[in-house]
Amino acid sequence: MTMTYQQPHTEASVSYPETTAGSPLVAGGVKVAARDANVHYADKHAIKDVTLDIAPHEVTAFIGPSGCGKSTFLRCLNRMNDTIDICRVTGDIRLDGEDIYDRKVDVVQLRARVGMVFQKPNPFPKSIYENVAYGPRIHGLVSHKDELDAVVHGSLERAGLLNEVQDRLESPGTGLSGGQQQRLCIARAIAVSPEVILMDEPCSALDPIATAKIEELIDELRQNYTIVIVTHSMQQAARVSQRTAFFHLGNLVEMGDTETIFTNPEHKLTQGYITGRFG
Ligand SMILES: Nc1ncnc2c1ncn2[C@@H]1O[C@H](COP(=O)(O)OP(=O)(O)OP(=O)(O)O)[C@@H](O)[C@H]1O
Repeated sequence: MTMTYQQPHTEASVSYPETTAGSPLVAGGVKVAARDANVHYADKHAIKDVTLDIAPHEVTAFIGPSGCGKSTFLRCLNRMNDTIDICRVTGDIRLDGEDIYDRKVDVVQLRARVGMVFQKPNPFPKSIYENVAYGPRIHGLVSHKDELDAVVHGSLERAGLLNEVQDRLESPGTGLSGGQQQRLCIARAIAVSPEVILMDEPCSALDPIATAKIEELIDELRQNYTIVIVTHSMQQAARVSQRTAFFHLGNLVEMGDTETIFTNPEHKLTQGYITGRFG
């Protein structure tokens, strides 16, 4: 297969690999599988025939220039795009082999299984305790207060926040620092026992110390969860992920283990991006 490599990279100037990486991950298994996923926002074709697999208990990073479709594709994985009227998703996306776009799928349950942490920390305007308790309560995961207390404490602990907040659980979540708020949002996602956590640039609003804490946390969380992270920081992708997918103009150019993508990518476009030749 041939690639032309010119700048600027307009769609006409680039030919993409015929199969967009992501051959089945037989060894480690597959948690999420996408086949020929396409996303349109009205006439705008934002994701083009993307096929990839996400392995369980790994961190998968989505990288690529601004507007290449990373967040759009991420949002396909828990049907967050359903909330955008003009957005149409086609193709096949499966969680543990189940078609998540099947009519029978309860989207609220799906989003509990596939939780999301956003770019800007967005705690509810409620207490720290209530931010975490809300999900387990509405999903009926606990039957009495002791159980709820245990879930709240356990989730805050896993999110690395308990020590900092245990004496002020009734204070507003919005009163925490940015990094603490992001860890509170992670605790909130964890509280409903998700299997997959999607993170859309979770550190972009944080300082380097708060970022380091979240990166450490991501590494710990992968023991129990499958994590997919969109990041603009190649250093972050290299630090936290085991597998990296590089997107360009809505196409998945290449996906592979992170070390290979950063040291010996297969495609010139990937190389151009990771070496800072375009972005
Ligand atoms: N709600 C929307 N309505 C219309 N077009 C959208 C919408 N969201 C995204 N798009 C378009 O889809 C394309 C992909 O956007 P997306 O935000 O997924 O890219 P991205 O790679 O995550 O970008 P960034 O790194 O800047 O966040 C862009 O052309 C964008 O303008």
